[in-house]
Amino acid sequence: MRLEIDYIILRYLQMELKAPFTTSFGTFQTKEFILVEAVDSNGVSGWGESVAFSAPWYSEETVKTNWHMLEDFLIPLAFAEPIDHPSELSKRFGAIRQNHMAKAALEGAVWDLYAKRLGVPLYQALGGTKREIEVGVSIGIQPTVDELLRIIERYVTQGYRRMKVKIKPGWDVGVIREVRRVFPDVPLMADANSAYTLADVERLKALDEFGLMMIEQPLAADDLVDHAQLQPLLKTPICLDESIRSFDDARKALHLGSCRIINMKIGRIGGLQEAKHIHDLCREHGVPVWCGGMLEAGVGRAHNIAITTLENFTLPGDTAASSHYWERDIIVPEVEVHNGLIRVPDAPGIGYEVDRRQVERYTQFAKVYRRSLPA
Ligand SMILES: O=C(O)CCC(=O)c1ccccc1C(=O)O
Ligand SMILES: [Mg+2]
Repeated sequence: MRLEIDYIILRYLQMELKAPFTTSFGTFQTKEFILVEAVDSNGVSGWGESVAFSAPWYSEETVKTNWHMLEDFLIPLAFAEPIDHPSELSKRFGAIRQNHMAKAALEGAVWDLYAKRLGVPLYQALGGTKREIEVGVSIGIQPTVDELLRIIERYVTQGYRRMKVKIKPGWDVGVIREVRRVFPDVPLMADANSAYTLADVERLKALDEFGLMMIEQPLAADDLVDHAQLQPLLKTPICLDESIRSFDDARKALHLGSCRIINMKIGRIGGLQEAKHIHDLCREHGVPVWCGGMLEAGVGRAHNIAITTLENFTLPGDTAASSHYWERDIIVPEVEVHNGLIRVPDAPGIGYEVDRRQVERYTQFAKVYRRSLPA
């Protein structure tokens, strides 16, 4: 399949979350992001979504750095030559250091385009097999423990397969103890978003008694070595999120014993090709993976669903229903969760229609980039 991209549209969207989402590093209320539409010489559109946030709290990338990278470096690389397979694009992007979320947004659009041109669903183009995927929900830090318990009650009733509670110093052992008292059997995990250091070992050890599925990213966002020191001191498996930015990070983490589980985020690691590669490595090592979330709108959510169909995604991900985040998502149908499961769509590409009217409503500005045609 030979793809010639004729033009690419970058749109800057703003969407209000239904409820503020608080992590150890800050609170999200308005989600700003870039939507990428890549249109080929047959007039077929492929869609990608950048997961970079407005501010560099989770990682150094932002909406503006992504726009800059896309406009000045990545889009020109996509136009430079025809693309026979999306993996070629991810190889081309290797000339640019880091900026993984920007790369993943454009690579994701090309994967969608590629699958549409082949007439197959994206999940099949990626080598996935699952027809439905299991999902959990990520719950931000709340004003009170009672509030948190009410929220968990609601998600348990809705059938979500596991609860992920955000923690930070002062909102950790006591909170998890209370959650466990009220919900002794619920599959439960905690995400610290790097709020601790090795000086907090005793505090982290105190979480061992609650039978958590895992503790996500307790230590620094760029660390592998301290996590390798921490893991043998804990019974609870460590899952790395922020620290895994590439195949090589995953390889080193497994070698050092920094974690026993990996949270896969397509944006953080630079795209679907790299995600497949890390997935295969983890499968060979018997290390389970699951798909993390970045409060995505529908396009990013659809990509997450597609990658989760690979066989070693054996733990429920963070890909909750569209209606969990948004009054109105940008895809039709919206992502629905029934009994903690999402049915993987069968239509070509990402499998959901992009709702152009909604996209229009949320778009603040847009810019079109055209391939310069040979004279
Ligand atoms: O529901 C979601 O999309 C996952 C939410 C989540 O946990 C999260 C949201 C924003 C930034 C980082 C994280 C994280 O997984 O650490
Ligand atoms: Mg996380």
